[in-house]
Amino acid sequence: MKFSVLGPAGTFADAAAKAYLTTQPDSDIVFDYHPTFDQVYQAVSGDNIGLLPLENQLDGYVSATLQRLQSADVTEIGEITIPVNFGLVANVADLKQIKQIYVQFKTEGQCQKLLSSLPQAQIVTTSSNMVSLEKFQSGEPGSAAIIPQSQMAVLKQPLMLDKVADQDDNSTRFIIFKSRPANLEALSSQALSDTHFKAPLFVTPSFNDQPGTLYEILGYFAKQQLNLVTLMSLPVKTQLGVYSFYLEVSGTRDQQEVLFTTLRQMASKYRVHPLGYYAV
Ligand SMILES: O=C(O)C(=O)C[C@]1(C(=O)O)C=C[C@@H](O)C=C1
Repeated sequence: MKFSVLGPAGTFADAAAKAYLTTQPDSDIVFDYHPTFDQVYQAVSGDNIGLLPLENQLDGYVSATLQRLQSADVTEIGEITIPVNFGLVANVADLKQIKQIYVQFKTEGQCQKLLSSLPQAQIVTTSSNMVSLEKFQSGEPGSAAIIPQSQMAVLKQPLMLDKVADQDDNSTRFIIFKSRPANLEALSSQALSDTHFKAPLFVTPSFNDQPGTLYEILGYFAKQQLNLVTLMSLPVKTQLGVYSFYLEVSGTRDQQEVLFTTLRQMASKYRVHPLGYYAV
């Protein structure tokens, strides 16, 4: 089976994919690296799986992933959260001499303290932390990069700073998905491999410019003691000011029936786009 992840090898996505596999029964996995998340997403087909970042503790949701899930026909089969920290490497001796610094787009929001202390440095945004390292290694004098802390041990540069994230306690949550569409019927009869589940989904009201729409949606879950752990609103894009809601329900195996009965009821009133039902 092919496992598509953000590369080159050494990204946090790569580390997360490997951590996820330790929780799974042994299977023949071939890693398939791509330099952008878009390419990772495009690469997943058939029985193969892929991994995308969903949420970072310091910088919040990964908008590109959520937008993709909103319209994509995928089934999430699991999630994994790993600790995240970064190092800084530069080919100059002093921070003040840095002219340009390569930083992955989601990393930027996690290293604000360091970056705001480098007002003279131009930030060059990259698609992956290991692409930042590659660009730095072929870069001109005055270059720097923020890279995964794990890479610091194998590098030797004039200036190296460890743990430059805004806070040491930092983590990113990733989802693992297949390319086939999730549907309520198939998910409702799926056996869970553990006691606790997560069920992510989008709910889109046909008209939400009236009092109480969100209140009503939340009421379906509250009435059945179903625990919502995430709520986000995303524009539907066809019209300004119209939103769909991304929700994650969490619970225990004995709630499977009530969960899917509730979702079917909701589906008679709203557009319900299930994304998965998996063990956590
Ligand atoms: O570039 C990487 O190393 C990644 O795995 C990507 C990614 C992300 O986009 O969220 C993963 C973890 C960190 O939050 C920073 C970057």
